Amino acid sequence: MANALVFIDNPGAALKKSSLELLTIARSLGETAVAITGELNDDVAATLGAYGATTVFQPSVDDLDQYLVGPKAAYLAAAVAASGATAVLLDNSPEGKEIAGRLGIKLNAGVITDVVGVEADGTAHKSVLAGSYNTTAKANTPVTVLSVKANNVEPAPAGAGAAPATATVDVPTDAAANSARIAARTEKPVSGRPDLSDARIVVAGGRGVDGDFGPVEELADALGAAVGASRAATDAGWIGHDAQVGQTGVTVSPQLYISAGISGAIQQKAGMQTSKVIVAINKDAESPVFEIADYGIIGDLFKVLPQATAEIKKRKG
Ligand SMILES: Cc1cc2nc3c(=O)[nH]c(=O)nc-3n(C[C@H](O)[C@H](O)[C@H](O)COP(=O)(O)OP(=O)(O)OC[C@H]3O[C@@H](n4cnc5c(N)ncnc54)[C@H](O)[C@@H]3O)c2cc1C
Repeated sequence: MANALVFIDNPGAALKKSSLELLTIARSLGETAVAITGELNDDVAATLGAYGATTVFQPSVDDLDQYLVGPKAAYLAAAVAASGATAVLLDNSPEGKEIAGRLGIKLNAGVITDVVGVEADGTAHKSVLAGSYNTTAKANTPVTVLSVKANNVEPAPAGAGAAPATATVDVPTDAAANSARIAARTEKPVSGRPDLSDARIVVAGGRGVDGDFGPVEELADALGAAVGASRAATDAGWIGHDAQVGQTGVTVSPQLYISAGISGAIQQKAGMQTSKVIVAINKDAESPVFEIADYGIIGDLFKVLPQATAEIKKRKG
């Protein structure tokens, strides 16, 4: 019987770092099973085995992606029953959190979101109040559902694990009955940059960029980083809303967050305050962003960022 079940939505050709992190946490809780949607290719199966997964579940139907999250929660509830898992781990994306909530209702299970660490007995640590505090929580239900923020553990394979067994889970026939069906999709343009939500480095710009994200993007590319933004910048239309970091945007927790021309309002801090190292560039020495910055540069971002980019390129050769 598995102790932990990791949900990986459409793993594609290779597992994302955030999925490897979930697998690493799951292994510390006990035997690990994985429930995926979509195709399982050989490389992904081998990686799942190397990270200690013993069983990979797949749904009996192949149209889950045609719906919003409802049927995925129904599938996952069936996978929990099939695996006997007592802990379910999902990513902390808006979709992951919605599935977690629906799963919690289906299983009458405690749900803990925004998790930044899990102990072997299932006790979770989560950051709250815009990252100002860390709390400790433990569900007192037989199954616990945890949505885990990216970049809080180092992914570690278990060694040369055997290929996991595969099994099919019957998705209840009424799973899609009351669900919204997706009528159309638009592919996001591929940027070549890492995903904002699980990037190790984020370079973010705010109103201070005054419409020109060029210096932010150039530094991001020199560092192999994702580009983020404040709501002031996304609302102004200088960059897409999917780049917004904060309370109503993406929550990030990278090793390094470089904030340029952002004042550090509470709603921005809510999405980035758990970053390991925060570097703030702002021309106003009184800006609140300096209260949470590990390193602060009082200066004009249009001078500071290009200097940083040039220096990084020089050192990289
Ligand atoms: C319900 C609600 C939800 C919200 N959700 C979010 C959210 O998810 N994310 C978010 O970011 N905000 C959010 N906001 C908005 C938030 O309150 C702030 O208004 C916003 O974060 C401000 O963005 P900013 O820091 O870029 O702009 P400003 O506060 O205007 O700051 C711009 C900064 O740039 C500096 N600057 C200007 N020029 C330069 C230069 N050349 N070089 C260096 N520094 C310069 C200035 O000194 C200033 O500190 C939300 C607000 C509400 C009410």
